[in-house]
Amino acid sequence: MLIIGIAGGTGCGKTTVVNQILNELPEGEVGVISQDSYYKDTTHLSYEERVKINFDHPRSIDFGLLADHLKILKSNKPIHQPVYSFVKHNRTGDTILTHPRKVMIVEGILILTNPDLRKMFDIKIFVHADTDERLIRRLKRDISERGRDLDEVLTRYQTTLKPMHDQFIEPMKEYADIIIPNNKYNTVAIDIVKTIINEKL
Ligand SMILES: Nc1ncnc2c1ncn2[C@@H]1O[C@H](COP(=O)(O)OP(=O)(O)O)[C@@H](O)[C@H]1O
Ligand SMILES: O=c1ccn([C@@H]2O[C@H](COP(=O)(O)O)[C@@H](O)[C@H]2O)c(=O)[nH]1
Repeated sequence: MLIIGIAGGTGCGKTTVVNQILNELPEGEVGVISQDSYYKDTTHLSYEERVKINFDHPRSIDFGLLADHLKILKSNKPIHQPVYSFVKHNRTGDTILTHPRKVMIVEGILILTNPDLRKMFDIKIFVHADTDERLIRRLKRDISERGRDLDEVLTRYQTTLKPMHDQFIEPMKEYADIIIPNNKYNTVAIDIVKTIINEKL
């Protein structure tokens, strides 16, 4: 199994890059795990308490469970990937049966901050988009898809997103094997990653 880690700040285009990679590759050969599924379960908290969580700090992620799941997949067994709701700021309680594939992609803002995970990735990719571009994308996406308003996105950006990005996410470029510039759609970089994956299939 080839495990590819794809990191980068919020709005840089990780999900879009993953979908572009999957597009045209043989169905059922490449699997995806999202770090978002591994936000810690906060059912014991009220919604008002959950909203205050710093979701851009590594401690918000259950990296132990994520690493365990990757190990299980590597041993050719399926896992039950938790389903996360950005609207509720919590796991839904549902899971998705995720089967091992020849290539597994793990994507998320903080996945390269965890040394155990880093060791498990055969290829580490960092998707870069400029800060202003990421903020614009995040604003549009969170308002249209995640039930936020302008004020909420901007307040979270100033109080946690930007400081956490500068402290934890941007320095992870150092560990990347490949950095994909993604201010514009980058079909050349996507084709290169697809070629690497096709060699494995
Ligand atoms: N290269 C790009 N140029 C313009 N918009 C993009 C680009 N990549 C992604 N987007 C858009 O930006 C938003 C955030 O992208 P997404 O892939 O969800 O980012 P991430 O998963 O890194 O948070 C989405 O609405 C997506 O359509
Ligand atoms: O309950 C939550 C959990 C996370 N977030 C924000 O999501 C992004 C990470 O997702 P991307 O798809 O990579 O943008 C992170 O910056 C968190 O702030 C949230 O709003 N609510």
